[in-house]
Amino acid sequence: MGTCRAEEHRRIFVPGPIIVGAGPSGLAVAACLSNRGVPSVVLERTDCLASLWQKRTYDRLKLHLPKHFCELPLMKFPKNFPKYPSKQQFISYVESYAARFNIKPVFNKTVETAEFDVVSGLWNVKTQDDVYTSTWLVVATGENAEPVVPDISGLKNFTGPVVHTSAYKSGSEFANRKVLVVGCGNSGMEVCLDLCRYNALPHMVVRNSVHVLPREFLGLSTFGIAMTLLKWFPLKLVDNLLLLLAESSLGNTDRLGLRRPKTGPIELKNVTGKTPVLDVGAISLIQSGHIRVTQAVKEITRSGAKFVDGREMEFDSIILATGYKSNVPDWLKDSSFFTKEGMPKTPFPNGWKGEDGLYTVGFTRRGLLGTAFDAVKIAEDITEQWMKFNGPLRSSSICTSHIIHLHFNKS
Ligand SMILES: Cc1cc2nc3c(=O)[nH]c(=O)nc-3n(C[C@H](O)[C@H](O)[C@H](O)COP(=O)(O)OP(=O)(O)OC[C@H]3O[C@@H](n4cnc5c(N)ncnc54)[C@H](O)[C@@H]3O)c2cc1C
Ligand SMILES: NC(=O)C1=CN([C@@H]2O[C@H](COP(=O)(O)OP(=O)(O)OC[C@H]3O[C@@H](n4cnc5c(N)ncnc54)[C@H](OP(=O)(O)O)[C@@H]3O)[C@@H](O)[C@H]2O)C=CC1
Ligand SMILES: O=C(O)C(=O)Cc1c[nH]c2ccccc12
Repeated sequence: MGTCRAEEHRRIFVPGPIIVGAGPSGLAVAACLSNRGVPSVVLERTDCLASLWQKRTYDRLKLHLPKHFCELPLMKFPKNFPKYPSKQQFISYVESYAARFNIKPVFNKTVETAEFDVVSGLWNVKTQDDVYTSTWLVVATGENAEPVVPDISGLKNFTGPVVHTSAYKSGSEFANRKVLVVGCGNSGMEVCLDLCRYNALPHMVVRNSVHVLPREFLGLSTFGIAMTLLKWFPLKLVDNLLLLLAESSLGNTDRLGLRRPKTGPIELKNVTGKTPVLDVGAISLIQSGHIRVTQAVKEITRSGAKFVDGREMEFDSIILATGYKSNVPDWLKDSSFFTKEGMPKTPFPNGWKGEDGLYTVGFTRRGLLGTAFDAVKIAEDITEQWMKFNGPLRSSSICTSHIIHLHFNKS
């Protein structure tokens, strides 16, 4: 991989921006550009659109915010979709979206490096086969590009199956099994719920504090209530109201081993990115004892786990619900725009634009709502520059995968 010199790759000049990633964020930027008559090339490492949703999520996943908070720019969800669309419905929406804006990503192209060349003023984006060159680079590889697999003491000695939630599909293989689920974010909670539906015996590790809110309160989405209140009231007051609402709906979650952080749920999400759990049924299963809450793991043994409170238990399987991370530091070279964790240093709402034609979409810690915000801004900004060089173009006359092959010299 690293041994290939650029000359051995096909060099491809792209008149419009290069977008890395064909998830909702990359597609949203391509659509907004296409709508304004600006061509782009989308490079995607897998063989499909929205690969996170198609390949790395479990069967029972549904959007946990109402659909109008998860819409991409320029196209609404179908009217007949439920308030919380299923994973399959979301995928079909994304596929119709790409078709509507004639976005045809180049699949099976993993971006290995992207580097700005100060001499030419252009970005060189290298995949396993080609070097794409453009004035603009849009980073759309997502906050969830790679699973986080923590280095838990003794994990490699465990003799049973160990899977990350990104590889978990359903509890069907876990019937009557005792399963240790490490992590209590939305994935951990929902996997425990799914395991119960298949008569497995989940034990969920809670090593820290966590906010749990009901997904709905009196038939209204809690997230929607929060967004409405934020129009009139300060964040801290809204967070306190959400905590009252949570207490009246779920009871005192502290008693279940789920201590709440000192910072309120929305403030914590904004500041650290830690998403509150939106409960869709796990809490009542914890109350009924079907899901057991455990302390932090001290050590994994061949057949189970030792916990920090001194207890020891046997398990058949371990599921790591330990979250995800960005992969930008692995491939974007010399960028002072990103932290070492691969997130923009500039906070929302100004993290979408860097220097030298660099843009980022979908790194706002605000889900698809943040994606839509970034995508519109990026398309406006690039279109303005595009028009200076090219003059206005009609979108109907544009092919979105407009690329020029400069020379072929592949060994
Ligand atoms: C289980 C789960 C459920 C979620 N539910 C919601 C929800 O209900 N509402 C909400 O608002 N948000 C939700 N989110 C947040 C989620 O981040 C968004 O839904 C959305 O998928 C983000 O889109 P994205 O395009 O930024 O990233 P992704 O969907 O991750 O897409 C990034 C794409 O980039 C590709 N890629 C990565 N690296 C490279 C590379 N080096 N070269 C080429 N291609 C590359 C990936 O293969 C992928 O296709 C959820 C997240 C998870 C994990
Ligand atoms: N229905 C939906 O729409 C769903 C949405 N999502 C979204 O996907 C994103 C990712 O969620 P999720 O996969 O839950 O990841 P999160 O990052 O939200 O949660 C990870 C969990 O793993 C714990 N953890 C990490 N490392 C360790 C360790 N070494 N030992 C013990 N515990 C550990 C964390 O604890 P700690 O806090 O102590 O670090 C935390 O509880 C979120 O934005 C979430 O909202 C996920 C599932 C469903
Ligand atoms: O589901 C996710 O991961 C999201 O990021 C959606 C989301 C954005 N802001 C929030 C605040 C509270 C709960 C979920 C979200």
